[in-house]
Amino acid sequence: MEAPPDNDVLWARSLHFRHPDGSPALAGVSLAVREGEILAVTGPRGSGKTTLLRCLSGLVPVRMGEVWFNSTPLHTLGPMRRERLRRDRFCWIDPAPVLVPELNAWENVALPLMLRGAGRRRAKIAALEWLERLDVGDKARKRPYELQQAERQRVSIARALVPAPTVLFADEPTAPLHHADRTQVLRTLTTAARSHAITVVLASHDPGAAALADRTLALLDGRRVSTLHLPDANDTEGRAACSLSV
Ligand SMILES: Nc1ncnc2c1ncn2[C@@H]1O[C@H](COP(=O)(O)OP(=O)(O)OP(=O)(O)O)[C@@H](O)[C@H]1O
Repeated sequence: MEAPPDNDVLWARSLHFRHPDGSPALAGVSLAVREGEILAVTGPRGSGKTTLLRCLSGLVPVRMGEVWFNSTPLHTLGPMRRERLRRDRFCWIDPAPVLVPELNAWENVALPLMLRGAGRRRAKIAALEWLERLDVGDKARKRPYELQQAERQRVSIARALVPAPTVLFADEPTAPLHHADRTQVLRTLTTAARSHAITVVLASHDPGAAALADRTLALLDGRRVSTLHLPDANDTEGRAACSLSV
């Protein structure tokens, strides 16, 4: 088992994944993500974007293929060590915001810092700064149920950025936002990641995401493809009309 090159923060080789019910999701994906790089993972519905992020982040165990984080072979780690790695080095943004309902917005954002040992005062200052950057500074004292879905997602994004993780996995982070807000939020996310040297793996249908990323990796039916021509809205054949070149 050979460790990946030094400047790759994430590295996968021949990654295969089947869901517990046997459904195939990934069929031999290999990739390398450099430190500080923003990689957009694109592809139609069901192409395996979420599954790829889940494998790379250690959320699910990899049984076929290899996934490395720096010099750590994630595919060999048990659940406890994967969990610790995820807590200490990674952050995750879901397509739908998941916040602690008992905590207000700033407390939700401050939580990962406090879990990593920061004092409440320092964590609060950082949380308020990030809420301002995400344009929800005026909602800092609101509980999640008092916020709109799009505001909750902005709070979730602030919470993922505040601890400056080594790698941020963002699965359709702008899905609950209005179209007009998406580019601005994505720009805030990518600018913040660049200024803090955070590596980002961003799954998205949004063409704006690819435009803001350093590089794009396209998936189709669990495989990497180098060009992907999606069907237009009038094409009733759907995914069958995708042209594939590997
Ligand atoms: N829990 C599950 N059990 C069985 N099959 C699943 C499960 N989750 C996803 N799949 C299937 O695995 C394949 C890959 O799904 P995945 O969610 O990774 O794709 P995706 O590109 O992220 O799709 P979307 O854009 O809709 O989120 C699809 O065929 C999907 O139907």
